[in-house]
Amino acid sequence: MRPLAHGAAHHCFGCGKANRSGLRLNFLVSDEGLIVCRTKIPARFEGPPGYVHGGVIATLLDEAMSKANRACNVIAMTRHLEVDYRRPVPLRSTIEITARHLKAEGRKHFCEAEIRLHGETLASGKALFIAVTKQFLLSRTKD
Ligand SMILES: CCCCC/C=C\C/C=C\C/C=C\C/C=C\CCCC(=O)SCCNC(=O)CCNC(=O)[C@H](O)C(C)(C)COP(=O)(O)OP(=O)(O)OC[C@H]1O[C@@H](n2cnc3c(N)ncnc32)[C@H](O)[C@@H]1OP(=O)(O)O
Repeated sequence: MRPLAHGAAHHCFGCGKANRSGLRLNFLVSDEGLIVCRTKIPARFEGPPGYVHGGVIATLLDEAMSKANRACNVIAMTRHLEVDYRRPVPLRSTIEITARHLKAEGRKHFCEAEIRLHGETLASGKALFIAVTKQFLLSRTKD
């Protein structure tokens, strides 16, 4: 595994180093394009007492799948996201998030992701991403 160089925006809520209130996730990538992130989610992201908020769980899966696209040199925006919340995800425990790119059909990219603790799958997700250009992303930047 090696660190993923993804060139994402520094203020990204998921992975931006400059976003002090964000998740500041770091990602590794294998030679096969498998994305791995090991992290502890801080208490400020609480939903149910002691557990990660469901919206944040969706973010973790989405962010990891976005990185699976980046590992394929694809910049893409999430068009459709499904999440299975199988077990609550505890705060402050080292969880493992994995994601992989499954297939491309033109500009459509299909990915899947899981969150595990001690090998047990706590949440999983699938998403459809639509490839966009860097110029397109920047053209939507406000102010
Ligand atoms: C500033 C930094 C620059 C440097 C950048 C470098 C690296 C950055 C890396 C990545 C950057 C990207 C995001 C990073 C941010 C966070 C990471 C997580 C990802 C996100 O957080 S990102 C935010 C949430 N995301 C959105 O904010 C998207 C809002 N959206 C749109 O802006 C448009 O949607 C757009 C432009 C994407 C496409 O627009 P569009 O008009 O071209 O296409 P449309 O949407 O109509 O659909 C396309 C095809 O999907 C089919 N389709 C739809 N639903 C389906 C389903 N359920 N099943 C099967 N097919 C389905 C349709 O049927 C059609 O298929 P067909 O083309 O064959 O007809």
